Amino acid sequence: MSEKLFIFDTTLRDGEQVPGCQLNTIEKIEVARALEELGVDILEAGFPISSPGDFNSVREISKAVSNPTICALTRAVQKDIDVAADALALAKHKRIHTGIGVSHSHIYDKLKSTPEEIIERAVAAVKHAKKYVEDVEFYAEDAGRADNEYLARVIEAVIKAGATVVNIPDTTGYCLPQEYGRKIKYLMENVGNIHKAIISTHCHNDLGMATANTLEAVINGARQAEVTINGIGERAGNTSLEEVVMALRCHKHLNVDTSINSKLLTSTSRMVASMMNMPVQANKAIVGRNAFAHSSGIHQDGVLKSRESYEIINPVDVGLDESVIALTARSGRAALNHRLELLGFKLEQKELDEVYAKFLELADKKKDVRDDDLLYLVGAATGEKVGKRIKLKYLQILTGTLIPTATVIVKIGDSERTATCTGNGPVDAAVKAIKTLINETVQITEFLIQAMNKGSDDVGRVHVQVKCGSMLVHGFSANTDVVKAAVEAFVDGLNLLNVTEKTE
Ligand SMILES: CC(=O)SCCNC(=O)CCNC(=O)[C@H](O)C(C)(C)COP(=O)(O)OP(=O)(O)OC[C@H]1O[C@@H](n2cnc3c(N)ncnc32)[C@H](O)[C@@H]1OP(=O)(O)O
Ligand SMILES: CC(C)C(=O)C(=O)O
Repeated sequence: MSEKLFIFDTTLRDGEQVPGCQLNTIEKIEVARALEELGVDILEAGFPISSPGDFNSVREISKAVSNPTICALTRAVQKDIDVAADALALAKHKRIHTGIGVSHSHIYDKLKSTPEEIIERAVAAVKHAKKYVEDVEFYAEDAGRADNEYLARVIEAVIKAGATVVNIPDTTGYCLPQEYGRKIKYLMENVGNIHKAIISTHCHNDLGMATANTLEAVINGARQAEVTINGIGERAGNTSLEEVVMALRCHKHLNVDTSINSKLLTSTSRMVASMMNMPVQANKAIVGRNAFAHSSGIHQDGVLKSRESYEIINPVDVGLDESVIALTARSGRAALNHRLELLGFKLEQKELDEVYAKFLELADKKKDVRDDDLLYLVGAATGEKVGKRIKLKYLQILTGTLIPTATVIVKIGDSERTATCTGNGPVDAAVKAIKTLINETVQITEFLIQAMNKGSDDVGRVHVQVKCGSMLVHGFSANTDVVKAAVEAFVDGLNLLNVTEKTE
């Protein structure tokens, strides 16, 4: 049976400190409900003394959410604690989180104090908070840079004063994982009454080590982790909830687990990203857009044979339907065939080779190849297989500030013919040139160009309606070169009209 790691979520407090991430009370309640559903144990709802709005949010969240403990942050200042207690009054389970700086820089430069006075203020704050709530957490701010011997004295004193949880924050994100782990171990071994409290971690990501530091602390005895969704928080952010939860699920041998419903991680991440206007980077672990996307042929082939070859987490476990096989110029036949099969095509090896060659041509021009593109590629390949009588073999266009001029070589039946014409644009010039090579009088009566997806590298889809006497047909083509697509669509129409070659 695993030991429990309590998840203390501070998305609505440290996360909300990020410029641009502020939420109003209604939005905070919505996020708080999502966090409750996710299964967080403690929900830090705000810093009530900081503004009437934050006070109100903590009060409303206390009413709206009942499973997690609702926590409010304060300085080691009586008034802060009084206001926090008031904001938490209606919470079913409540905690006051108070504390003060303990590093040399915080004691002398920021607080203009002395180590002994800081211990006195810390103890007084905990005792004051204890008058309101049983559950009091003490944070030793900047513990990451504090002297371990002094830190141990502070922690011993606040536990004696009644702290039930002792938070050892790496406030500036300074520690290396082993260093932070050793700090926790030191406290475990040198604070006489440590077993009376839970040790909590609160790591910042200034050096990109927040998750590593948190896990090292857990390995050394911490049993609460302070985290945020998507790792948002002051400066470079906090430890990300999803990373800690999934790291523990992946490394079961650590024998520590959380109560988080991991299947809600993706939806919660998306909700927080959208409500807080903080998009998640594509390569973010667990919840980034590419966290379960495979784009190179060797990886795709491996994943299609056995998911575990390149995935340590089943995407279903974090709330996704499946991994993504993204088709790019680095993809191989296995990935292409997989996607085609999902689209309902079962190709012979020769056909697949043919579509693959065309796919590579397109993928070199276009960053990612979508299903629409594949439909076009398969259509183009199978179209040629049934053997069109009229084919555009060559197309050269001169355009710009010149008079648009097109030279075409068209294969009609067994012969190849060349023609050059000018026009009011490149398509007009090419269509006129082709018209000089056929017997029948044909007319384009409708012409439509559409982008398939978006971006200047997109495939353009062209539909033309071509009329010959009373016969009306529809030609189609698609290409990253829209002029080529237009001319090929016209040729497609000529095939359907079965036009004949003009004799010289
Ligand atoms: C590591 C963290 O604390 S993360 C939490 C950060 N969150 C916030 O800061 C919440 C938003 N803050 C606020 O709304 C305001 O800063 C308030 C209401 C807390 C205080 O506002 P003001 O009274 O105007 O003080 P101001 O912000 O200018 O300065 C902070 C004061 O608190 C003191 N202080 C800072 N931390 C602590 C602490 N943990 N315990 C006691 N005093 C502290 C500072 O030394 C400074 O005191 P001084 O004015 O005597 O030098
Ligand atoms: C208030 C404390 C826990 C904090 O946010 C920090 O030290 O970073």
